[in-house]
Amino acid sequence: MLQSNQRIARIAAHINPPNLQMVEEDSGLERVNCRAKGASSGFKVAILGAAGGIGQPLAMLMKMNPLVSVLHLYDVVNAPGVTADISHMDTSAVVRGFLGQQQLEDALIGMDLVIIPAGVPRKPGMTRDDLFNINAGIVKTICEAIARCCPKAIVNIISNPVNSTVPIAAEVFKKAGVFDPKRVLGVTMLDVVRANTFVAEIMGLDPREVDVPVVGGHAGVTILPLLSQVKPSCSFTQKEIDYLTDRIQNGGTEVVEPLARILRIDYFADPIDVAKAGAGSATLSMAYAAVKFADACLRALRGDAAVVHCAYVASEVTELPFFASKVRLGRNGVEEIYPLGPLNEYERAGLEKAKKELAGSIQKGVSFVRK
Ligand SMILES: NC(=O)c1ccc[n+]([C@@H]2O[C@H](COP(=O)([O-])OP(=O)(O)OC[C@H]3O[C@@H](n4cnc5c(N)ncnc54)[C@H](O)[C@@H]3O)[C@@H](O)[C@H]2O)c1
Ligand SMILES: O=C(O)C[C@H](O)C(=O)O
Repeated sequence: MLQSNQRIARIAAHINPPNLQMVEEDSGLERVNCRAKGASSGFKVAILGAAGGIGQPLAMLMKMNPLVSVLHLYDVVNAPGVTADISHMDTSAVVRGFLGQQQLEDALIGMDLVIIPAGVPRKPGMTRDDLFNINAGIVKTICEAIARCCPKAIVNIISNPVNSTVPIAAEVFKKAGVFDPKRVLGVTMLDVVRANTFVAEIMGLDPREVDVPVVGGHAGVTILPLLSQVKPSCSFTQKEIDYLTDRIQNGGTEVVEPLARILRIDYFADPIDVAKAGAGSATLSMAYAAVKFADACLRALRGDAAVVHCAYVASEVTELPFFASKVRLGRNGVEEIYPLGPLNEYERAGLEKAKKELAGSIQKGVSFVRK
């Protein structure tokens, strides 16, 4: 129970702009909203880019996660409004907002998990690599702050191009002397989520029961679904394999732009209506996928066994320094990286294409930090 002076201070703080306001430390009071009941145990999570298309639904879903005790929402714009909004949800996680680069370090101190959807999304006609020029610098600055403030945090990188932003993060951490390959994870969960959905659709299965390993990276041909390893075991025709591979590899583009390709999907009357056509890329399915992955990281941090998901990580599974494959998560992040398993001829050919493109994207990220 709060003392009366503490209650009065809370009310006063709410009359001023909420959530970004510090109340005097020496009066024994705390930052607004930092003492909700039930918030004492659990993990501290920061979302950087929290006011964006992904950030907002991601913040909402993380506020609903009982494993989260403290939720820090950081952005360079609109963080106060999003924080005020989310903070009214009657779940136990305590929400604090942080606006602008001068508050970046405060947002990061003490965090167990940092999720990064900060940066610009694609517009029609762009590849993810076209985002490099803007997003590389954003991810670099954020990771430099993580290295200073919470070098032991698990870092989930969503900002594109993931194939390059993860190597950028790794280089920044190496430079700062804090790189732990177990703790830096590129989020490729949306590829798995899409693959599960599309396979379930054509096989008439419940998507929740389908598990498609998707390996490689997160852009075009680097997204390699291993349809020979789908669980439950499925047998596809070559036409189905071509359709599924193409759709999984181009799922992001399906959201970004109106393509003639979408005409083949019979449940859309007008393909123009289905794409965002300049208003951004996947946000809601990405927030869902990001929360699925973040929740897995938190369950692993708690000590749950057998938490296995695909992620793009520093890896020795191929000759490349980074690769997405199934990993087992534990208290320290990535505890084990699984080999790709038996591939058929189609997948072996796909793997060669994926590696060729990935090598260039990795090098581009590394050079950006080393230059
Ligand atoms: N990994 C994936 O599977 C996946 C899926 C979808 C989108 N993405 C990527 O996620 C990123 C965000 O997408 P979105 O749709 O949310 O974009 P958005 O433009 O809606 O939101 C991005 C947010 O980042 C903020 N931001 C910009 N610079 C920042 C900085 N320096 N520090 C903190 N925040 C900053 C913006 O203010 C904005 O609120 C894009 O790069 C997009 O390509 C990745
Ligand atoms: O396609 C994009 O640009 C966003 C994201 O990488 C996606 O796969 O939806």
